[in-house]
Amino acid sequence: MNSITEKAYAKINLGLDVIRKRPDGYHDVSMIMQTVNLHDTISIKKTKFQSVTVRSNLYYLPTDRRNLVYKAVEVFREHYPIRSGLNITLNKRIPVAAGLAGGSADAAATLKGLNRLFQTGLSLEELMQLGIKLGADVPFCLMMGCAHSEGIGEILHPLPPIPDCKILLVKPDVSVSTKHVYENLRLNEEISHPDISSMIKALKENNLYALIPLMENILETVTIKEHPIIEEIKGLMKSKGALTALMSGSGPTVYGIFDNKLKAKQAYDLFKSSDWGYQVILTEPYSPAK
Ligand SMILES: C[C@](O)(CO)[C@H](O)COP(=O)(O)OP(=O)(O)OC[C@H]1O[C@@H](n2ccc(N)nc2=O)[C@H](O)[C@@H]1O
Ligand SMILES: Nc1ncnc2c1ncn2[C@@H]1O[C@H](COP(=O)(O)OP(=O)(O)OP(=O)(O)O)[C@@H](O)[C@H]1O
Repeated sequence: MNSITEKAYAKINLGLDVIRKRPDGYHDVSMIMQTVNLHDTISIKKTKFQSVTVRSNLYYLPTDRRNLVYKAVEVFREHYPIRSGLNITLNKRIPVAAGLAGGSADAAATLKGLNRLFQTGLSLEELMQLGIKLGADVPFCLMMGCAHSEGIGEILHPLPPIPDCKILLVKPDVSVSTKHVYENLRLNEEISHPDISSMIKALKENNLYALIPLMENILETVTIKEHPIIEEIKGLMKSKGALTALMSGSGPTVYGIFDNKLKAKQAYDLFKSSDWGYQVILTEPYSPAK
């Protein structure tokens, strides 16, 4: 085998709670993650040289070791020396710095691709152990589907997926740093924590309508204060028929959940036709084949 192509899927957080700040500066979380049917594509080709080159369709993305694809190659190489060089082509469709784990998904797909290309035979668990070195969302991006995530994101318990629905993603043109959002979260007495246990129960019962009112993201308290446009998009989505609308991850992407395809398409058309400069994508949950 000389080359391989992998798909790198985006995620949304159906629920996101932060439990405590850890001595290492990271935070213990309790989150419900769901893969969505939106992916980047990564092609990895062996070359007879030693160098690794990454190319992407987005001129503004770094292609050196600041790119998570490049970093994933380095982490893989530290553990499993590979002699050939690599030409990697990254076709991005997941909005960048959006709260959709685009970079983490690319890192996960790169690890998977290298494991297949070089037939290193690593198990999913072993890949996940490499993945956590690259970012807190990478283990989930390797596992995919739906999961309850704890620790800093590396402890994963698989769950049944969110019941069939349409998911509208709207990313406003504002930039958010995940580090900044965590650093500015104030875990005081007044803050409302999502009821993650009840969300798990609703998912196990395949009950979309029990799940919807429970969906909350504690990081909204930081990002929405700085970018009120997020609250406006949530309001507009709900007024257009979304059962609920929530920020994903540290933001700024807002997603709306629809049980009605026509309403979802109408809301998509509204956001898309506006000149607000949003990135707008209509998608659905994605579960990998078993
Ligand atoms: C917001 C989420 O996307 C929700 O899924 C994740 O919790 C963040 O995952 P991620 O972007 O892969 O995170 P990383 O790249 O590992 O970390 C970025 C920064 O976020 C903060 N961070 C991240 C994860 C975590 N559990 N606690 C944190 O405090 C740290 O300051 C870190 O420097
Ligand atoms: N392959 C990549 N794809 C996207 N961004 C990348 C990649 N590699 C490095 N980056 C850098 O990482 C930063 C965050 O991008 P990313 O799209 O992963 O954010 P995100 O969707 O908010 O992630 P998360 O939801 O995990 O917090 C960007 O500023 C970008 O320059």
